[in-house]
Amino acid sequence: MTGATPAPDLSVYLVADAGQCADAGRSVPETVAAAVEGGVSAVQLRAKEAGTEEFIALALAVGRVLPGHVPLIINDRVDVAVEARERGAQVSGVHVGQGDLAVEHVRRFLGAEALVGLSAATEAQLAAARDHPGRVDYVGIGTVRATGSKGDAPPGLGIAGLGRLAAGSPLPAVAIGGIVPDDLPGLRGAGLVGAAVLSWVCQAADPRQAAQELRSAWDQGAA
Ligand SMILES: Cc1ncc(COP(=O)(O)OP(=O)(O)O)c(N)n1
Ligand SMILES: Cc1ncsc1CCOP(=O)(O)O
Ligand SMILES: [Mg+2]
Repeated sequence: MTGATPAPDLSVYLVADAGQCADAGRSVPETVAAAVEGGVSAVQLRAKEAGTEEFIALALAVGRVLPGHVPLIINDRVDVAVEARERGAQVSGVHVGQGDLAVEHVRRFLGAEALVGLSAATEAQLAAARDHPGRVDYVGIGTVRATGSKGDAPPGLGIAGLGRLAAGSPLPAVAIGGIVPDDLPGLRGAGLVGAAVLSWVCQAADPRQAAQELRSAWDQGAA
């Protein structure tokens, strides 16, 4: 027996975007609860327009609807993650991009057990992620194709391009950007450990069904 924590299941990774949920006329917790019922295995909370207290309250509310086995990851804001934990939420970690707070600081605030994700879009960024002093647990690589969900998203690489990057990645990699269920078997086959999705779920008429489509497409991609 070792005391190692098992790697989290990032296979169907919902990035719950507060703005997109509001545009769809649903609350974030409602969207997340439905998506988890549909088979989402990890949730990142992204609230670009929220004030700090609002973001913390949202993290607490989302934490209340999440089953214990589904990690809650906060987008960008280590302060929100720390304070939400302080107030009782089970926050597993934080996802940061190349321009956000550096991973070593995120790690210092959250501790050795936290799950820390970093965005990477080039071989150089992947190599830097591997050697990062703060320890990166997984990388988010994108985009698969152009998306309206992020104004400054990197260019679309296609599944083959993303697969080439992932193959050279020393860290577990999830794909992001423009992903729809039909992409999941190819992404899984190319060695990605998961697919991160915003609009497919957040803007869906039925987020539970949208998540189910992702789950069954991922499961179908098993060798
Ligand atoms: C899983 C995952 N991968 C990449 C990103 C993008 O993060 P970042 O580059 O910091 O962009 P914002 O999401 O902060 O706009 C992500 N959020 N999740
Ligand atoms: C946050 C983020 N980072 C790169 S693309 C993207 C948005 C992906 O959203 P969608 O799944 O709607 O294309
Ligand atoms: Mg960011």
